[in-house]
Amino acid sequence: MKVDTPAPGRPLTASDGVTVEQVRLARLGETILPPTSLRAGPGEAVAITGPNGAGKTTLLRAIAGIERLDSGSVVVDGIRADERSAEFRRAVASLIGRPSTARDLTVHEHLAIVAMTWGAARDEAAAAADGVIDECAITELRQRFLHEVSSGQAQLIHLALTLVRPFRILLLDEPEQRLDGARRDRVAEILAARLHAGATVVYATHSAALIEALGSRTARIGNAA
Ligand SMILES: Nc1ncnc2c1ncn2[C@@H]1O[C@H](COP(=O)(O)OP(=O)(O)OP(=O)(O)O)[C@@H](O)[C@H]1O
Repeated sequence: MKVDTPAPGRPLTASDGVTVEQVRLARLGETILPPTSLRAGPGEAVAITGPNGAGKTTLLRAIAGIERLDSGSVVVDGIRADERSAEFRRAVASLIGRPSTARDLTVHEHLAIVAMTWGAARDEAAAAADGVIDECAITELRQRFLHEVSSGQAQLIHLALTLVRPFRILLLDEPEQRLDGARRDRVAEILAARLHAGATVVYATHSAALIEALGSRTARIGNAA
């Protein structure tokens, strides 16, 4: 299971995991994320909740280091969030929106290439790809192209693409989206296993069942129900 540990010999510190302090974003003269703080340590899940348009995806993008902050700070394992930092990218895997894929590569080939990108040798990468295919219960999709799957199947493949690489922090935008009940349960099991292995999981969700299954704390944005 691809959950990185801190550098060998380095004990966990209070800055491990995700620390968001009073982060605010404005675009086009409007506040799109009001000042928001959260803390999630190793092995902890925090669910970001709130109504449509509240800023959940924006907060995840800020934690992923792909948004300019208007104020506040995001620190991940002691590293200031910045997608241009190789050290930061090594720590953080995210599924926020649809990942880019290639038309002429199969599901297994996509997964193996991502694993190789993060340092796996060819045979290790093939095995890692098969491991996440098994974990996500998408064996029948192994040799499909990504234009040959349903929207729910695509969601599982995108999750597999996120899980096949090493990470300590996992950021997910509505991981339950487009999934039926059985597959939502499978995703909850997958995430519970990653938490158990020490990952920090921060995710936006509209699913009370997923929040309960993961024993997540919640960080709510906005006031509407
Ligand atoms: N690039 C942008 N420029 C201007 N406004 C934006 C931009 N991206 C998002 N917004 C606005 O920011 C606000 C927050 O959007 P965001 O996608 O973070 O909401 P959300 O809580 O994830 O919503 P949902 O539950 O519908 O996914 C919305 O009002 C949206 O219209």
